[in-house]
Amino acid sequence: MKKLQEEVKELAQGKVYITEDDLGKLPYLNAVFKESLLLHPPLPLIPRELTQDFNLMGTWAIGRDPNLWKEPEEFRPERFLYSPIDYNGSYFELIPFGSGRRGCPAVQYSKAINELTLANLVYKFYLALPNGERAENLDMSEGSGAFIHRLNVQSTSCGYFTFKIVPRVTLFNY
Ligand code: HEM
Repeated sequence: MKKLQEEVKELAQGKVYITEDDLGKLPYLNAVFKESLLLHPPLPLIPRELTQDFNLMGTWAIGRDPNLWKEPEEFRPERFLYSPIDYNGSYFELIPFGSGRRGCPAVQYSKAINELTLANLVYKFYLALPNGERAENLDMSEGSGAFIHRLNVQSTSCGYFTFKIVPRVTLFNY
């Protein structure tokens, strides 16, 4: 978090918002986004009918495969800093948006929206766990479903989507 905030603050130099033009100049932010997609692919369940039998591991299992990734259970964005691996569908070890003709058409849009949101969030706020709680103790178990979500958090339904409230994360304006 600290490293990410430092990168964003250094680039921003006090300007009001991080804008789309800044995104290409934030390599650590880009690595954080990739690492999040690697460990927690948001759409693990896209049904596809295969034309022949195939033993598919799934994006979640690929991201945790120790034959592909060093310390796959650790959140380590640094693994992407000097790596050509991208999520554009040509590196099969990182395919959170799928690959090929039926791959997600919104890769670039999602990249811009997610990176922009994250950049401005860490630029404007300090995020911390209360009462000195450690991130390692946070229960990151995932629930199954069309969209990935944390299993053990308070939840409330709002229309079609289920929003998850993470009550123990506090935001401090600074
Ligand atoms: C982080 C955000 C997103 C992720 C991780 C994601 C992931 C995926 C994945 C894994 C697939 C299936 C690819 C395959 O089977 O090979 C897919 C398909 C698709 N996505 Fe996304 N997606 C995201 C955001 C979006 C957004 C914002 C839109 C629309 C604005 C979108 C539109 C679509 C469509 C239309 C398909 C179906 C493509 C087809 O079947 O030909 N996605 N996405």
